Amino acid sequence: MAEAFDFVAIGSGTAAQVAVHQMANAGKRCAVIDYRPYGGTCALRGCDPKKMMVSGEEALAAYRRMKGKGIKGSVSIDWADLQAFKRSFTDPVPEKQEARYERKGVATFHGAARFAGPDRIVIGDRELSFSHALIATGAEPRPLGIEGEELLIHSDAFLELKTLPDRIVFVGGGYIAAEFAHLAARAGAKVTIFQRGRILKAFDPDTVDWLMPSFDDLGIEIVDAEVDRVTKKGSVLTVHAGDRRIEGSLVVHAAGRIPAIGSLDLEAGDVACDAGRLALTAQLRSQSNPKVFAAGDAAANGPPLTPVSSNDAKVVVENILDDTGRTPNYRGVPSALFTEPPAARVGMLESEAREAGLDFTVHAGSHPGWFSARRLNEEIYGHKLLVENGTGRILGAHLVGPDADELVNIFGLAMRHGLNADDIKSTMFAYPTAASDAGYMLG
Ligand SMILES: Cc1cc2nc3c(=O)[nH]c(=O)nc-3n(C[C@H](O)[C@H](O)[C@H](O)COP(=O)(O)OP(=O)(O)OC[C@H]3O[C@@H](n4cnc5c(N)ncnc54)[C@H](O)[C@@H]3O)c2cc1C
Ligand SMILES: NC(=O)c1ccc[n+]([C@@H]2O[C@H](COP(=O)([O-])OP(=O)(O)OC[C@H]3O[C@@H](n4cnc5c(N)ncnc54)[C@H](O)[C@@H]3O)[C@@H](O)[C@H]2O)c1
Repeated sequence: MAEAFDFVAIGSGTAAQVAVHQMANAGKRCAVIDYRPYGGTCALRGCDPKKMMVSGEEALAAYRRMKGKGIKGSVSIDWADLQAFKRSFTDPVPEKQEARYERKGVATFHGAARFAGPDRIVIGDRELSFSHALIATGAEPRPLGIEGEELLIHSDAFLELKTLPDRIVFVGGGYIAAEFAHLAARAGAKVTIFQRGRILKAFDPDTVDWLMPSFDDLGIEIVDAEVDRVTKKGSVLTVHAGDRRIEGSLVVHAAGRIPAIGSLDLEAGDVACDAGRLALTAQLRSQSNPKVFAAGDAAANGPPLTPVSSNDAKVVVENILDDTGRTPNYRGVPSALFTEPPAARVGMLESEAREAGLDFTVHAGSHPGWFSARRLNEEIYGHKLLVENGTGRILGAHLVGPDADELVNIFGLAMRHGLNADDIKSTMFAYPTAASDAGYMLG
């Protein structure tokens, strides 16, 4: 006999949490299911643990910049201690989250969920029926389809490493490779990144060029090639890309992620897919089963970022509770790359704005002499802002250097809420802060 629920979420990450709590607050009988400890990628295997560890990197980078400028002595990263610091945040997450669900009367299930009918989900020998369900199963590493694929570890395992291997090779050169390469190299590992074509393709090419000296300083080798094979002899792994071969003690998958929907038996749930993605309406509802919605990385509707998962979930809840027809608005969603120094972007790339035929002015430059960089003895500080002629609308902001990850939010706020370049220029920001550079960047 199936247990009946108004709302069942598959997954316990950001998207599921936001949706389940809002549905429970509205008095609905809810269930949440995960086969891993509760908390999802961001809190347990992504953003948060990564940034806990980046804190160690930031401290060491600050020391290196200021050495001989009033700072002396020797400083290094103790990987095991940094891991323990990270775990002081991550370890309590699952228990805290379960307790919060319990307080709200949400039923919690542990195990892999799959559809058993258009209004049925099973977890082992338990069967749940639902009025509405949310697929919030996140993303998983994209299968590479190469020999030796099983020899690679994924980002989850990298963030759990008890000791730091001496020689690490990353397959792929996007967000994960750049962030982890900086962390590992600063902690003492020799790092190589294999990326076919340009590294950090999601970012403005000029800001990436300005960032590159930080990779060089850390001795990170970047190889422009497509990995086609990984082999193992004893404890040595060899990464092959055509004629190129690099040996390492660890090889990490950093070659992109895809929606984790393969094991859900979507056919049984009458949930249609199109080219490996869920076929969804603009309101994030399954095109084939109106009882089922999706959000976050599993929906792959917006960029695969935590704030998008949360926003998607709110859109779904509104559509279930009030049938408002609301669709997600991804305008002005910023994204930061937590290298040291960081880089960030929001809005269009220059190439995208040109392809769209927009009439705009580019305000760009590398300014290591500006006070925000000078006071930190940081050589990397640059911006590229795209401002529409006539309206002053910010079309895109691309930043690199200290506090780029914070400053980008000002441009995101402007883009989302219709503030233009003059509004930013006429705002008095606290001085001296990165925000107080925003007006100067706009010329
Ligand atoms: C290493 C890394 C670093 C990142 N850093 C950032 C960052 O700095 N900033 C940022 O904005 N984004 C970052 N991201 C992306 C961000 O983590 C994701 O966009 C976000 O966590 C997605 O949330 P979600 O709720 O959609 O899915 P998830 O949080 O991935 O939750 C999905 C859950 O579903 C469970 N699940 C899957 N299948 C089933 C099943 N069949 N049955 C039961 N449970 C199932 C999984 O175990 C998982 O817990 C990072 C990602 C990674 C991998
Ligand atoms: N700071 C953040 O916000 C953050 C951090 C980490 C991850 N994420 C999210 O997670 C997602 C996945 O991150 P990611 O770094 O795995 O993916 P990514 O899409 O950023 O980069 C993957 C790169 O790997 C390359 N590649 C693929 N196969 C290859 C091969 N065989 N050989 C050489 N290169 C190959 C691709 O060309 C691509 O440039 C991102 O899209 C991002 O949204 C975000």
